[in-house]
Amino acid sequence: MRPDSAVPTPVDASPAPGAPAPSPSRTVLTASDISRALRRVAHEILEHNKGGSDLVVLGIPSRGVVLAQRLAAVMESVEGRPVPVGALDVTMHRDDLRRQPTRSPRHTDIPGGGIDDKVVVLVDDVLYSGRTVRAALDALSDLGRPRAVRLAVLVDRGHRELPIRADHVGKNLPTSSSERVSVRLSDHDGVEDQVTIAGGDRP
Ligand SMILES: O=P(O)(O)OC[C@H]1O[C@H](OP(=O)(O)OP(=O)(O)O)[C@H](O)[C@@H]1O
Ligand SMILES: O=c1cc[nH]c(=O)[nH]1
Repeated sequence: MRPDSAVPTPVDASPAPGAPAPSPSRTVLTASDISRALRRVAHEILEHNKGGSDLVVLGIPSRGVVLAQRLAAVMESVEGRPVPVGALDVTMHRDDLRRQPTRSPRHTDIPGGGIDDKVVVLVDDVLYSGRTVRAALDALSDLGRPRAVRLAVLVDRGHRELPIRADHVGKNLPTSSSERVSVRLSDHDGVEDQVTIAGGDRP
């Protein structure tokens, strides 16, 4: 199904007696849409960087890491050599730690060559307020000094609260701030890849 022809799908769980009915969720990207978007983004990154040399692809946990690995795999197939890929935990650099003190730190895994003088591509599933990416930039600066930092996201849903933008976007998705975008990836969630939107005023 094309993302632009999103069809409403009912949420499967029935509400508890007396509870408000759950909002319907709509599928906006299917597995094949996601696969095509990631291939395009991988090609864009290689084109922009004039190849894979000096690239380090770092995913923001949790689903950003899965997406980073998929992007690096496509780049490797195009370039014929591995592109270093890893993970960057941003938890301790978040600006909402006092509001949500229960967040547990995730895994940081920087490839052997480090990030100094490299072009680091940060990868996340959703870009919304921009606060996670701001925290990622802070986390990166503890680890070294890249030559440049780029941002690739599967979905940009707008509503930025900081002056941050993505260099590579799988899908720009206009949303209302009361909606929630959910990304599900087979190798993380055990269900078919999909992006859905729930909530808001839309049917
Ligand atoms: O631009 P922002 O407003 O920061 O929102 C985007 C972030 O929100 C989600 O992470 P979340 O904190 O929900 O955790 P998750 O990765 O475990 O789903 C998503 O994975 C992004 O990392
Ligand atoms: O809708 C949203 C907002 C932030 N993070 C998400 O994963 N989805």
